[in-house]
Amino acid sequence: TGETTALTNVIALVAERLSLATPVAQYKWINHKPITDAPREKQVLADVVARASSQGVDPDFARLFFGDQIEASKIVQERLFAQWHASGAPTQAAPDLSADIRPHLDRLDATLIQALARVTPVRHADDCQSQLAESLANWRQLTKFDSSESDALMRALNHVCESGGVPAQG
Ligand SMILES: O=C(O)C(=O)C[C@]1(C(=O)O)C=C[C@@H](O)C=C1
Repeated sequence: TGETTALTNVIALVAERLSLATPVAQYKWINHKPITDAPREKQVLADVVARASSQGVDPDFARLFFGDQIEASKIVQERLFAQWHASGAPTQAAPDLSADIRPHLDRLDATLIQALARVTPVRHADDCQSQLAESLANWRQLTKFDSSESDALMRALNHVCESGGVPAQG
């Protein structure tokens, strides 16, 4: 259905955003930066809230959704830091955070707002969570998503449905 297509589009973009947590973590590890950058988080949230209002997306939803994206990114980054502490640092060079990765995140966030506008009807539907689970199952079949990042992905999808996140077994 059109609704599951809209949901699958959000899932794919969320996974793409999450995949950028790896180069972000590499950059921070190599440059001895902390994972959390509170001013940057504020800026990301202010940008998406402003954009949401002009695109017909509920600004409160946008704030919740992108808060989840930031938390999900930190789940991945913290796991990588723990791995690197335990068994050695990555060897490949990271792209530059402010020149490369953040502009990429900004473009993805703009695309995500458009995708959120399209899920607004299904977000309020009684069966939103089961549709989300179905879309996720379909999407997983089409991709080779690293299942070790499942917890981060579930965190990222936590407020897509007004009624809650992906049901267990999703
Ligand atoms: O830009 C960064 O430094 C990131 O780690 C990405 C991100 C985000 O998801 O937008 C996540 C955590 C940081 O606190 C700030 C922003």
